[in-house]
Amino acid sequence: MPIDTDTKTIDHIQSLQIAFYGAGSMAEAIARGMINQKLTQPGRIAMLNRQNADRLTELNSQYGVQTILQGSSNEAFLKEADIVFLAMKPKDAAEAIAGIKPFISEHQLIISVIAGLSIASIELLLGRKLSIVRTMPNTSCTIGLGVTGISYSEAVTKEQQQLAEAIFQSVGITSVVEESYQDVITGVSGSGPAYVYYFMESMIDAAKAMGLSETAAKELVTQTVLGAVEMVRATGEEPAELRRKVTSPNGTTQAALELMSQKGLAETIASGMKRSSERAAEIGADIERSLKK
Ligand SMILES: NC(=O)C1=CN([C@@H]2O[C@H](COP(=O)(O)OP(=O)(O)OC[C@H]3O[C@@H](n4cnc5c(N)ncnc54)[C@H](O)[C@@H]3O)[C@@H](O)[C@H]2O)C=CC1
Ligand SMILES: O=C(O)[C@@H]1CCC=N1
Repeated sequence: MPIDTDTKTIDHIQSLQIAFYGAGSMAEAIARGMINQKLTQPGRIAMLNRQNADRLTELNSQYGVQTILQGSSNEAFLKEADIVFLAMKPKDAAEAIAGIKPFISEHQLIISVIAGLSIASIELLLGRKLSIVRTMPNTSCTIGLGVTGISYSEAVTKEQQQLAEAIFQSVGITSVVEESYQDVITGVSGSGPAYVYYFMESMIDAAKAMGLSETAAKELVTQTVLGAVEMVRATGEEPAELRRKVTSPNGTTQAALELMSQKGLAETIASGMKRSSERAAEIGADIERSLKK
């Protein structure tokens, strides 16, 4: 839920060095959001990738952030950081996090965006209890409309909580939850944007199949989705009520919705969301198992 980010917290963030370990889409979304919202200066951000020098050049020229290609000694840049984002894929996480153990110290705030990976696993990999923030953001952070679930390890201080919440509130809304809910948040808002894009792709394809040009199909569908979402936000009415206002008795919408319902659209959406959440738990459990070997 929104907190009031006071000027003291913002001033504090602006004085901090921020390192992103893993410079992929999620790291870019958060860094770009923070820069756009003027929560930090690009020069305060360093992004490290395992490979792909071109990607780093692009990030440097687009945002002005420092970039580092992983090498034998350059993880030392982590030592300079006050906040370290862990932003690699879950399959790379165990090796990557174990590899940075020598560069991490108690004063640093570790923020993970890795799906499924528990605070306990991160502590195991780093060899001790540290200030760890487990989050589940989404890519809409890029434009300041993200949703981020946040959970804290016991060592995270009140001041560090304010920092973490201010960072993610600069790129959207936040919800602080017990860690056990992070997989649910993954199924709802972490993966959520992709469900909406899939729905839009399906509508665009169907519009084209019915004869509209690609451009017209995309324009009509995008504005329809945008308008519907904005109606929910601007009117404060329930989606079900707004749906009823579109649906004339025995009209076209009723015909469409009856068919969609018969075909199990609601159940399909619910099972997909549940599957995402289960998959997050599986990913976390796989990593935990590999750590016990
Ligand atoms: N993409 C999304 O919508 C969301 C992703 N996440 C989480 O964010 C994390 C990153 O996902 P994406 O940004 O989509 O992936 P991505 O594949 O775009 O980026 C991952 C980056 O990590 C780098 N990397 C891999 N191993 C490394 C290592 N050992 N050292 C340094 N860098 C390394 C890769 O080179 C790559 O640039 C994942 O764990 C995912 O679960 C969380 C919420 C939403
Ligand atoms: O697909 C994934 O695994 C990541 C986590 C949530 C969104 N993308």
